[in-house]
Amino acid sequence: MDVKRLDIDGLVMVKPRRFGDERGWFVETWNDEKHTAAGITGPFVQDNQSLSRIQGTVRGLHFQLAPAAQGKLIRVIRGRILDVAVDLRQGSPTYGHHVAVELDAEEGWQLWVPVGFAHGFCTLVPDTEIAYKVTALYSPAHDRGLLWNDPALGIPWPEFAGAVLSDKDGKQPTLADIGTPFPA
Ligand SMILES: Cc1cn([C@H]2C[C@H](O)[C@@H](COP(=O)(O)OP(=O)(O)O[C@H]3O[C@H](C)C(=O)[C@H](O)[C@H]3O)O2)c(=O)[nH]c1=O
Repeated sequence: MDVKRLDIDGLVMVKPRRFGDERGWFVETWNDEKHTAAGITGPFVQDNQSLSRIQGTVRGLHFQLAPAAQGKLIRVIRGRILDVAVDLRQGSPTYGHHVAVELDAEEGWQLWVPVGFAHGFCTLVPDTEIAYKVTALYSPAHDRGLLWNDPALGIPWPEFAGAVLSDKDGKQPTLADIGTPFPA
């Protein structure tokens, strides 16, 4: 398994080995021993999948507050995304900083986003599907967001980002509004 530690502490990309043959390929998308060794801490209690039909669909930036805060392991099963995580941890030297990485179905890289981050993505091609594991169940009462295009975040979205956006995501609060939802 290839592992890449990103510039913000706790964020990790992993690429499980693909076994190709004349039929196609096989990959272990989750292996408790290998993923844990890479610093990905479950246990995972829910699997999610979403399809976004239009290039430039933005979903996010979302997080859940404690005690329903979620770690997320994201992978693309069709298409390509710019995947973004914003550090919201109180006292973190990288508070308000982000990583933005491209994930696609062909390459097979996965992004681990631990508790303490807002997460979202923009689809880079039509009909993009993602699958992701989370470490806490969905809790609408704890569901919160951060405005995807808050200038204070400086996220390098593609020019077509926001072609499709939920009403909820179009009116999320800014970083200045939300402060530090994850106390040290
Ligand atoms: C997240 C979630 C949603 N839902 C229901 C609630 C709504 O009726 C519907 C769509 O929810 P939402 O618009 O929040 O879906 P996304 O915009 O894809 O949200 C996700 O987008 C970004 C990328 C994230 O990181 C989060 O995992 C998640 O918030 O699914 C559920 O029933 N369970 C769930 O876990």
